[in-house]
Amino acid sequence: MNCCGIGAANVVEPAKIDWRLPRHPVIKRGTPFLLCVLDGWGENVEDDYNGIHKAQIPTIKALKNGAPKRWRTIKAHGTAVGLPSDQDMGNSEVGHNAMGAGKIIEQGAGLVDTALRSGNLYNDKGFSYIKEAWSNGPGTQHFIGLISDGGVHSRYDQLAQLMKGCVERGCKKIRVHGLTDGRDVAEGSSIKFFTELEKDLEALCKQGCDARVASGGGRMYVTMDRYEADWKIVERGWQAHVLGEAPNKFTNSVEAIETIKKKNPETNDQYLPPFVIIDKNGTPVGSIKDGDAVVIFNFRADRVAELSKAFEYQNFNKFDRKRWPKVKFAGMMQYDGDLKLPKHFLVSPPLIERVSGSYLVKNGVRTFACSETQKFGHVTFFWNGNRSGKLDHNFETYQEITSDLCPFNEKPKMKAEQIAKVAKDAILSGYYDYIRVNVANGDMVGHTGDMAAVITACETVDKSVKVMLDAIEKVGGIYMITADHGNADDMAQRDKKGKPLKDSEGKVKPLTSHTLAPVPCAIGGSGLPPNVEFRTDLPNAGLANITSTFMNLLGFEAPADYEPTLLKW
Ligand SMILES: O=C(O)[C@H](O)COP(=O)(O)O
Ligand SMILES: [Mn+2]
Ligand SMILES: [Mn+2]
Repeated sequence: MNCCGIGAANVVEPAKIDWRLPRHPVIKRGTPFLLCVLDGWGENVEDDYNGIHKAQIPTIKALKNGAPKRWRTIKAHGTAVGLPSDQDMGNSEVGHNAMGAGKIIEQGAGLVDTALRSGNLYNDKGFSYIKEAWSNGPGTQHFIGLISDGGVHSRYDQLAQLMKGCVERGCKKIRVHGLTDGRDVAEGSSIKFFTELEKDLEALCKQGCDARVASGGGRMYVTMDRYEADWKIVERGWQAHVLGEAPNKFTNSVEAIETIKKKNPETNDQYLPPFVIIDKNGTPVGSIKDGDAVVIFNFRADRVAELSKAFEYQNFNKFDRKRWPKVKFAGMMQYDGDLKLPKHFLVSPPLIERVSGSYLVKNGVRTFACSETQKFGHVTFFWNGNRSGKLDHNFETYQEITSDLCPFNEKPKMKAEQIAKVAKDAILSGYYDYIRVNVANGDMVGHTGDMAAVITACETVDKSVKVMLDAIEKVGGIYMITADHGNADDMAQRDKKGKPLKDSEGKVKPLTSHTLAPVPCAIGGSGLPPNVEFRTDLPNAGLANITSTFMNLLGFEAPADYEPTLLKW
């Protein structure tokens, strides 16, 4: 299965590109090369709240301490990966895009900001399309997405601006289907964000627009599945947002979140059960009907591609939609360039062209990419510039290992051992030049905020890395171990001075989000000529510099317009 569950397609690139890569002067082409991305593994202050520091990780420590000229850190957040500011933490999409493409690309968050600021969003065809529903007809404008200021999948301030823009242009009825976060922002912060949302909707009501929250739920339990890990999540969302059906019914979203949590103190923002807002007669205030307009306001693709298909595809068999309303549907962006999904969108996505994978397959590099479901699309779809198909069926093998379906602190080993085994087999097969894997544990377990589980996760990652490095050693290969952003490296919320925050019982408040930390990058292997090491003149290098570096390690010079290599020889 490819990441988005639809048949793979070869990517069409503009004609007249010279795809030939010159050979590297000292690194031999054809030496087996392992590129291992440790998801959510930052290089951070070594204190008691650094899950990586607290774990026993002899293999990864030896990379740092054993070969100082072949170990360094690189930037993985903010402007280094195309985000609007250096206060923005990195994330998998922007990190894998940068590593796959070799360039710093202005990402969705910034593109939406610019389109809203300039007003261009309202002049484009995507907005005209959805507007037809309420300027020429009685349709309601629905918005579905993640309500927080995390800046990874969405930003609430962008939704607020967009709603205002709609009202200024004559929209008379808005319904918001909001998902609680607690993963890119602190657990419990949903109350703050939904209070702000309710207040903003009230202000729009005063301007003559009937604006309300209609449904909601926790992002990990309702709507925002990814890579087809569990369609039930999307089905719950469909039922709440479209059909107006959920076991929990309330008249206000803040009351909904508070009451559900009070009844079940075990639940949290990420896993909040679905709820529907009803009027005084018990009727849902905003189920989605024929003639309405629906916008998903998340800019990031992976966790809204499935819902987009449910809205857009006539032939759809992932769950019983019961009712498939004929709506004007648009994404904040187009989420999949291969599938053209969705057809209508408000802001054009970043154009990510001539990615490293396209060059490598055209130069005959046999590639094996593998991860477990939760990160499978990261090393394929994101890596290839948000395209769901393979770049070349003859030169690429993609293997997905099915992830468990549970909060990952319950199974912190995840599928790391299986990924390592599959990668080892691919390395020892002698067939592949380039083995690319993502090991998910640091990130997925980091997001649970459970320190004990994070320690197990990191120790499992270390053992898995050892299995892969041993295989590389056996075949005289080369490796690069790096990461896409921080997460497990800080498990405590902190005050401005960096002191951990405590709750009313004196317990440290867990940090479930990514961090701003740089990430490690280690190279080595007996296939690497002895004089190759990291240069010292690029102290501010970021993830986009990785690309030229690994193209060198594969025996090629990188394209001239890629960010410079980190190597000297
Ligand atoms: O979608 C998620 O799980 C988080 O919002 C971001 O994590 P990722 O960027 O590591 O996937
Ligand atoms: Mn990640
Ligand atoms: Mn993450």
